[in-house]
Amino acid sequence: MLSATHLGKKYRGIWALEPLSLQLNQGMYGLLGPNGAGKSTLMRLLAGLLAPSTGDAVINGLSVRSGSNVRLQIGYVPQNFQMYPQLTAREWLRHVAKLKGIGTRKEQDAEVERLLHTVHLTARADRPARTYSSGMVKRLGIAQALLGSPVVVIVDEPTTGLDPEERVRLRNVLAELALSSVVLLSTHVLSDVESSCGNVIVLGNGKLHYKGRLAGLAHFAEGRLWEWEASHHEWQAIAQERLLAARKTADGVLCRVIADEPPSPYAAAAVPSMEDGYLALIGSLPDVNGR
Ligand SMILES: Nc1ncnc2c1ncn2[C@@H]1O[C@H](COP(=O)(O)OP(=O)(O)OP(=O)(O)O)[C@@H](O)[C@H]1O
Repeated sequence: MLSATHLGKKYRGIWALEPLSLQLNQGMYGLLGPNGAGKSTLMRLLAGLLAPSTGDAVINGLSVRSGSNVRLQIGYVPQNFQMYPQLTAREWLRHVAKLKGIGTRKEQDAEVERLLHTVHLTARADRPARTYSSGMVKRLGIAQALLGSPVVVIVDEPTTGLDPEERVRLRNVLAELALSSVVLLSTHVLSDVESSCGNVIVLGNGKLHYKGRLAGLAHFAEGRLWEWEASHHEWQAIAQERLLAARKTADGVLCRVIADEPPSPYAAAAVPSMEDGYLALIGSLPDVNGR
């Protein structure tokens, strides 16, 4: 459905995103990477909101920058989605449906009602947005992006700042959407990816480091994950730099560490999770100043 070929972006001679190629089909994709990795740049390029320095992204054969027809096939929810606080969800969605030029007035209204229901906002649809929780505003942002039934939905950090219940609700909305569309979801919350994305894309320092099945991420920590019960003294010595997790036990601290060699004579190899693999991958990237 969505493919990028040699897609990249430079600012003043420096790559914010080095040229990469991707093919995304129906389903949910997690976009991971530390701050400054290039995630927003990639999402805005794929959404056709940013002109690439090289390459192109196409949806079903049409460049994402080729005009309003293809733009209607892309729904984009920015990190800080905002709307007029005095408008209600229903008013806002009707306004956007009109701007997007979706069908007749009757069809627009029907689409708005369908989406209010999809994001579980029907009961609050006539209250002004200033009375909404941040989770409700995020769900409204998703409803807005879904107007016109896009085939690609790109969501920048949807669950940041949400309580666990709202996070699950939002994840479910996106998972349902992914049954028929491409959903690309950028997040710093690894558990969101773990629970809903079959595939992941990992960026770091403006480069693509991994694209593939979520389970494949664990590979980066294979043979490099160690666990052992350390003394308090030993734990303090390693805690500054290498520790992934530590749990107090009766006699010391149960440590979990990624390292090329066993960090202690007592360390035993452990089976890595996707999160261990991600941290091993990110931890191995050079620290580039200013990103
Ligand atoms: N308009 C711009 N002008 C110059 N440099 C930019 C511009 N936009 C982004 N960059 C640079 O491109 C790099 C990638 O930024 P981007 O916002 O895509 O990262 P990100 O992974 O989304 O980060 P975060 O997780 O912090 O939101 C950064 O080094 C950033 O400083």
